[in-house]
Amino acid sequence: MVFTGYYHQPVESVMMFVVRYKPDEQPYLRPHHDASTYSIDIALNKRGRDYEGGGVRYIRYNCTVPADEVGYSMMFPGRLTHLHEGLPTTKGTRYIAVSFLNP
Ligand SMILES: O=C(O)CCC(=O)C(=O)O
Ligand SMILES: [Fe+2]
Repeated sequence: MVFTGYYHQPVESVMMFVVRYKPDEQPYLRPHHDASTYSIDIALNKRGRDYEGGGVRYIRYNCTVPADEVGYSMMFPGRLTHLHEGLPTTKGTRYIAVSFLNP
């Protein structure tokens, strides 16, 4: 049987949170899947001004998305296909807002 996904009416956002990356605290997130059908990550600050490094890498596709301007966002399938990691923030503090959606 093909996995048909999870359905909630109305759409459920199970988790909304902010991730703070700092070189000497939590510099990165190791490879993982999210507990979501779709995830939305929104950049809250700017590379070059507020931090260096960062970005998310989709491991299976060897694709890195910098999302390094305020408001730049990514929407991607959280389960199954898009194993991903948060690349190390090497200087300053990087903030992103994350939402896990289960439509
Ligand atoms: O650093 C990123 O942009 C990825 C964040 C992430 O994967 C998560 O919070 O689940
Ligand atoms: Fe994630």
